[in-house]
Amino acid sequence: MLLAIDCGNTNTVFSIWDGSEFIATWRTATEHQRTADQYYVWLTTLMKHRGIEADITDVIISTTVPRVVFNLRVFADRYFNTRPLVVGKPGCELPVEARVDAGTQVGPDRLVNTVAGYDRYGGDLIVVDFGTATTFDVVDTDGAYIGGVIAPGVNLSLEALHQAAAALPHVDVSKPDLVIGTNTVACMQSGVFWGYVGLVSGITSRIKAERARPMKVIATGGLAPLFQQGDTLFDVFDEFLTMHGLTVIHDYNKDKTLEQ
Ligand SMILES: Nc1ncnc2c1ncn2[C@@H]1O[C@H](COP(=O)(O)OP(=O)(O)OP(=O)(O)O)[C@@H](O)[C@H]1O
Ligand SMILES: CC(C)(CO)[C@@H](O)C(=O)NCCC(=O)O
Ligand SMILES: [K+]
Repeated sequence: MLLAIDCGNTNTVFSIWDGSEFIATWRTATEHQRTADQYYVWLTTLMKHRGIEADITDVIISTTVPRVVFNLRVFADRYFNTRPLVVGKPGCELPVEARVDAGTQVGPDRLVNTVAGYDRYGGDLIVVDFGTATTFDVVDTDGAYIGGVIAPGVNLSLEALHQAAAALPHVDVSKPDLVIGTNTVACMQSGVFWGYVGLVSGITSRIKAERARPMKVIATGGLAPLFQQGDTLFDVFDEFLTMHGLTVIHDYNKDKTLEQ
């Protein structure tokens, strides 16, 4: 079985893929100090709790935090006796190369979202991922990542308001019915929620105009469903898009190895 690890700047998601479905998914805060042994204790405790006895033979990792790679490699090697595929590193090939400025290191999560989006929905896509940052990945007709947009994440924006302004409290994101807030919290929620609705619809329509063609908008990330209620911002919400991309990249590299 495959252990797929999607490590973002805030959270890391572990999922076990049995070849046809994800049998379990767990989430933990991203901490680069965590050792291979700590990952193992954490994971096996959760597996036991769910009564899962998975024989993990393969590991694939996508991480936007370079410092976690070392310990995750040791984890795969020591406990599963396998060399992990690491997206963006040598030894892990992608079906289609990104077409960007020379020297650009595209975030592995964006490359994975691109592969997943193309596999599921075909070309001419805008993939919007609501993570630590809100990213827009533009996928060409042939499935290549050709650029996009990086905006501050929703939670990051709320946190920045709280950090920078003495009178603004910590607030969780939610959908206000009215735009005009009549108290501080409602004003902040409106600014972030309706601000993001405007951001997403503005950016996606500008991208479509720049490309001069119809494009599908695919949304992923924990906060996407909240924004789906805001307007008709997306054509599809796909909760497991990034995880799906990891399985596609794993299969692609397995097939390559078999061909050799
Ligand atoms: N299954 C879920 N149910 C409810 N809320 C969720 C769920 N998954 C994520 N969230 C919320 O949405 C936020 C965004 O989650 P997501 O995994 O998309 O990105 P993140 O973990 O914040 O960022 P990154 O991937 O960059 O680390 C999370 O911080 C969490 O508060
Ligand atoms: C933008 C983030 C932080 C989103 O997770 C990540 O994809 C990243 O670190 N990207 C590197 C820069 C780029 O994608 O162009
Ligand atoms: K993510």
